[in-house]
Amino acid sequence: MSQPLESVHVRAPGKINVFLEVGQLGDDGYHDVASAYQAVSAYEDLWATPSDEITIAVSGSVDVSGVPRDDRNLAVRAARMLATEIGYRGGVHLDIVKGVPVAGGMGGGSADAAAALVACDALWGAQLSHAELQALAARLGADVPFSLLGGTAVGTGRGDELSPALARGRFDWVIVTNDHGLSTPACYRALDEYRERHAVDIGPPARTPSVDPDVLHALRAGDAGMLAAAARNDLQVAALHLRPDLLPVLEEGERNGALTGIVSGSGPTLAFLAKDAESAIELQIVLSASGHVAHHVHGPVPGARLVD
Ligand SMILES: C[C@](O)(CO)[C@H](O)COP(=O)(O)OP(=O)(O)OC[C@H]1O[C@@H](n2ccc(N)nc2=O)[C@H](O)[C@@H]1O
Ligand SMILES: Nc1ncnc2c1ncn2[C@@H]1O[C@H](COP(=O)(O)OP(=O)(O)OP(=O)(O)O)[C@@H](O)[C@H]1O
Repeated sequence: MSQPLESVHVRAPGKINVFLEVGQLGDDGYHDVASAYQAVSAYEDLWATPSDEITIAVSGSVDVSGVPRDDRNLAVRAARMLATEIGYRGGVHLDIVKGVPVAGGMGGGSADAAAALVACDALWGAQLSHAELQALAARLGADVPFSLLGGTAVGTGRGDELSPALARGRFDWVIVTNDHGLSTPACYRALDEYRERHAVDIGPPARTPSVDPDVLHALRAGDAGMLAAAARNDLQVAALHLRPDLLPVLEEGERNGALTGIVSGSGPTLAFLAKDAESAIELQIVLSASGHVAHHVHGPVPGARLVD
């Protein structure tokens, strides 16, 4: 163990699944998936300071009223898990400033968990390896390992078995957030129900989900047009079934210059891919003017890391 620090600041990104194929439901209650993740510039900032207990404060530029402040909070669970793992008996105060929409399908809670792991590891001088932190992350949730890794990556299994993917340049997105979150398990359940109802027409889900090679090619080439043509999210049909009000917004974005619009993860955040930064700013202005909460973000950006 190294010398403990006074206070640390960690920043962790939200994500967009530029591709998500959902396979079958396993006995563990999880679906086999294959996803191409991109970390984007909507961030969670976390400050960790020494304390006797594990405590948390949450604020932010997004509505944080739905965020638990107790042991259900993923960041608190992450800190507790790390303390148990390394036999640390003290505590930590976590001060989180959220910039990723809550229950929005962009992995905000997962980013907090990843940030808490990195922060407590540094604050408590634990010096765990990247692989050790990744193993703890996977126990916290399917999206947590990607928030630690960041950049662009392919996730298989539950989405937590990661391999970094090559990506050139930058992709500009406009995200449209929503006042009412969607539950991730409810979205997966709605997909299973949809598939059962339409089994004759759509056939069984993939046995071994995989990322479309065109997506990987587009990411490698830094080609937004090519990525737009290949982007796909199997949860979109379920999210739109649960929230039909999202469909006209998707159409509005595409009518106003987006190369494509997709539901982000389990929704209800919508992600519109723009040709470049200028087009993204124009789209953000148009969507804001018609009453939506729209932000311009870009990716890929790094995973959870110490600031300073
Ligand atoms: C929709 C995505 O955000 C796409 O990246 C993820 O698949 C969800 O990741 P997450 O929120 O970190 O998910 P977890 O907290 O691990 O799981 C919440 C619930 O989502 C469902 N779940 C999640 C991941 C997965 N591969 N299959 C699932 O069916 C399960 O019902 C699970 O109990
Ligand atoms: N630190 C946290 N921040 C936000 N929500 C949290 C946190 N810890 C636990 N939660 C709970 O998790 C639920 C989902 O939160 P989150 O913002 O991570 O959703 P999400 O972005 O849709 O997740 P994902 O994209 O990983 O499926 C919230 O409704 C809340 O009850």
